[in-house]
Amino acid sequence: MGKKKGIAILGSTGSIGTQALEVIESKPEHFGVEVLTAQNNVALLIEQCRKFQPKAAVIGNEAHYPVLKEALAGTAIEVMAGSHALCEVVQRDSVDMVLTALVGYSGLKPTISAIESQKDIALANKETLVVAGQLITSLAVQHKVNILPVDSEHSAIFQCLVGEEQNPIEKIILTASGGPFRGKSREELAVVTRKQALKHPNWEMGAKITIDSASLMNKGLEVIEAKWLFDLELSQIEVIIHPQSIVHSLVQFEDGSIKAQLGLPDMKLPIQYAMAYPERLPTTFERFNFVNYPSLTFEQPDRETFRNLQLAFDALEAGGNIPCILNAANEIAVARFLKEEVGFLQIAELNEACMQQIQYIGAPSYQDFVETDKLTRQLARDLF
Ligand SMILES: NC(=O)C1=CN([C@@H]2O[C@H](COP(=O)(O)OP(=O)(O)OC[C@H]3O[C@@H](n4cnc5c(N)ncnc54)[C@H](OP(=O)(O)O)[C@@H]3O)[C@@H](O)[C@H]2O)C=CC1
Ligand SMILES: CC(=O)[C@@H](O)[C@H](O)COP(=O)(O)O
Ligand SMILES: [Mn+2]
Repeated sequence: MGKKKGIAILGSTGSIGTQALEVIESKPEHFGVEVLTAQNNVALLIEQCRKFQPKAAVIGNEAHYPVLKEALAGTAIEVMAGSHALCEVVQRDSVDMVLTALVGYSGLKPTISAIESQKDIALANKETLVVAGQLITSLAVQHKVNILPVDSEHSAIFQCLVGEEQNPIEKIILTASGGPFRGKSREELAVVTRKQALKHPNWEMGAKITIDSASLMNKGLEVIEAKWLFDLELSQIEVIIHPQSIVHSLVQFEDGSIKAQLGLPDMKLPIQYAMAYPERLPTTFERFNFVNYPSLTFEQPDRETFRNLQLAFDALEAGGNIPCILNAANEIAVARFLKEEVGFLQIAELNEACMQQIQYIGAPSYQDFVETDKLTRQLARDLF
């Protein structure tokens, strides 16, 4: 075993962040907590800081700074606030790896900052690669940084590829649970509620990704994420519905052989794998037993009814700033659905309208992404 790895967790109060802390707590000889960050949940951040004693804590929403500062007074923890502080903390010498467990576009800037200071990335925040996959992957090459996937499907593919460095991929097959509305018609989807959409059949996750799973946007985002992580053409990416979420994804090689990674749905495994790579550390996670799953089933996704999946393939094909537009529109559409301002079907309608109306940029710079994100959000707030 080498030196203990210093981890910065961006978004430590969320679903991925809290599970990452469970992993770290179970492996104190392997991992140390260097930085914790949250946006609004200052109470949980304080609790986590008292327990894990990081070197620094950041609260994104500056209004909560006084509470955090006072609660941690007398400790050695440096307390900071604001989104700019995220970019600063990831650059510290004691940080070896940054786990991007924050949600949405907010992950882009701190991820760039971490890569520029040569920190390995354990990437949960798929939106960063959706928005700016080309920019992020080229920066990672330039700075010799590893991007280790945390997303369960991409972790599965990554695990299937270990030892296959010489062998080209013919295609990958991303599995999708189908979400709570699998098999429903457009008429049925028109009347589904927020509460129904927030009930994922297999995974407990944050609200945004749970709605994305219900609309198949999550799988669309994962198609784009896979393109950049594994350097694939669009034609090499397939999606299949697998309602049990046991086969986490598959890779087909040029001899026709298919490798898959299987396991019970538990994000702690991919989180730990990304943090410990290339080691597989022993765990006591519940083991998968085939006898309990006599039927693992697969079906074609319905891209007409679940239009977001088709929109993601279209965005990837169009390239440029279109995936950035899709991401921004979807973040606003999901937030508006959660506030019950728009219905479930309007999510994809809003996304498509933004893709059609925001100006296309073929080779966007970082500043173009910032501008595209801003303009799209304004439009998506005003439509419908
Ligand atoms: N949950 C899962 O199982 C999986 C998640 N992912 C991806 O991981 C990422 C995190 O998902 P999940 O953990 O479910 O999300 P959650 O909503 O549970 O957690 C999000 C975290 O990010 C923080 N946060 C929210 N908004 C901002 C912001 N504007 N700036 C900085 N920090 C912010 C939150 O702080 P606060 O709590 O204070 O609001 C919280 O700590 C997403 O990109 C998701 O797609 C990928 C695969 C599986
Ligand atoms: C756990 C994880 O990686 C999620 O992205 C999950 O895959 C969502 O499930 P869906 O397959 O329903 O999108
Ligand atoms: Mn996933």
